[in-house]
Amino acid sequence: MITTVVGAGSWGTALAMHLARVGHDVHLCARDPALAARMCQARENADYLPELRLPDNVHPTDDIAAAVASASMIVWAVPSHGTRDMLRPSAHAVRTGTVIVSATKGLERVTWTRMSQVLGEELPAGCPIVVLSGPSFAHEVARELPTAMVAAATDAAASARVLKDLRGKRFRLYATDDVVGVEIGGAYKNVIAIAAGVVEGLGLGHNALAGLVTRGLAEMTRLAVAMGGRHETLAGLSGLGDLVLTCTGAASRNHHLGVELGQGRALAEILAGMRMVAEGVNTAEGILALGAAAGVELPIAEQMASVLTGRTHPMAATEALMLRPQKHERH
Ligand SMILES: NC(=O)C1=CN([C@@H]2O[C@H](COP(=O)(O)OP(=O)(O)OC[C@H]3O[C@@H](n4cnc5c(N)ncnc54)[C@H](OP(=O)(O)O)[C@@H]3O)[C@@H](O)[C@H]2O)C=CC1
Ligand SMILES: O=C(CO)COP(=O)(O)O
Repeated sequence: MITTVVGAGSWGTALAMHLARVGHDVHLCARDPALAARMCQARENADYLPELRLPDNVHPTDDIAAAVASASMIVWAVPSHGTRDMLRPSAHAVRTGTVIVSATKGLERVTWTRMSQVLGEELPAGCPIVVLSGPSFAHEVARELPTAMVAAATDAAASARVLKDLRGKRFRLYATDDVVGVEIGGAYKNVIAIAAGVVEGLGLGHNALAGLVTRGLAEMTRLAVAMGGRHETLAGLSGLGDLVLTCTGAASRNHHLGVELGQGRALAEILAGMRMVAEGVNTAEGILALGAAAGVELPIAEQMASVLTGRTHPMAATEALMLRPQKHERH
């Protein structure tokens, strides 16, 4: 079974390692030929997942067109801002019927299109798309620590195949047909994870964090439902599950960025010191655009977008949220 993973950052590399362990022959595509060569030689991705040996059946490459042409399953793990540009030159090489697993958590800049839609627009017809999301730090999956995720697709046969082919003794998947709910949960949680970091950076305590996560879940759910997703999906792995992980786990890049913001550092300075992606930075604005289109109020995302663009101080954002008119909890 040949599977191609596109994107050799931490998530693509961790998924490649997992797939190899459960029996796939894996092509791992880096956009940087030098990184592909270093991975072949050193048998590790020292840039993104150091000190973890790549299984022998992971084959690093920079020839994306050849790698996607030979695969019966493609796992897409490129950050949202690079997805369309990276896919377009090799999309023609993807064979009809290839199952596409979208592992990116974000929205396309400017259009604020969901990732499965971007992939669907660029790929040949007849390639079912399955969204993989949920609480899953790359370094834990790479180390084979127990992980549960959700696979969302409108094509039940495709999600069944992903459940079967990705299953491992420490990797458990649940299926759903709620693609919108799963993608909005996966993208939105990054914004709330930044906010949770801000709460920590400001030293606001555990009450504030618990309130933020709960109200963050409420507004994520409001948006997802307004866009056609289901309430129960956001209570699942790609909503509550990923919020719990990234709002409390120090390994979250979004959470880390929020801590630094809360401690008074400027966004540009924080980003200059980070090689890895924090998807929530771009997603905040996109979430607001989607909220405006759907006619729903998203107060935490609104404050975070304002903090991220430097218009509002993190403490002023907290006060603005606390001083909103009180209302019924279900709203
Ligand atoms: N890491 C994790 O724990 C998880 C991540 N995800 C999601 O997976 C996606 C990929 O993230 P992750 O692997 O963590 O990223 P990392 O931060 O680990 O690595 C960044 C990756 O993105 C590449 N990249 C950067 N800019 C562009 C661009 N403009 N076009 C194409 N590629 C680019 C880098 O390539 P280069 O080295 O050549 O610059 C590198 O491969 C994100 O959407 C993330 O939210 C989902 C679940 C878990
Ligand atoms: O999505 C993730 C885990 O589920 C990774 O979160 P960060 O991108 O914030 O590190």
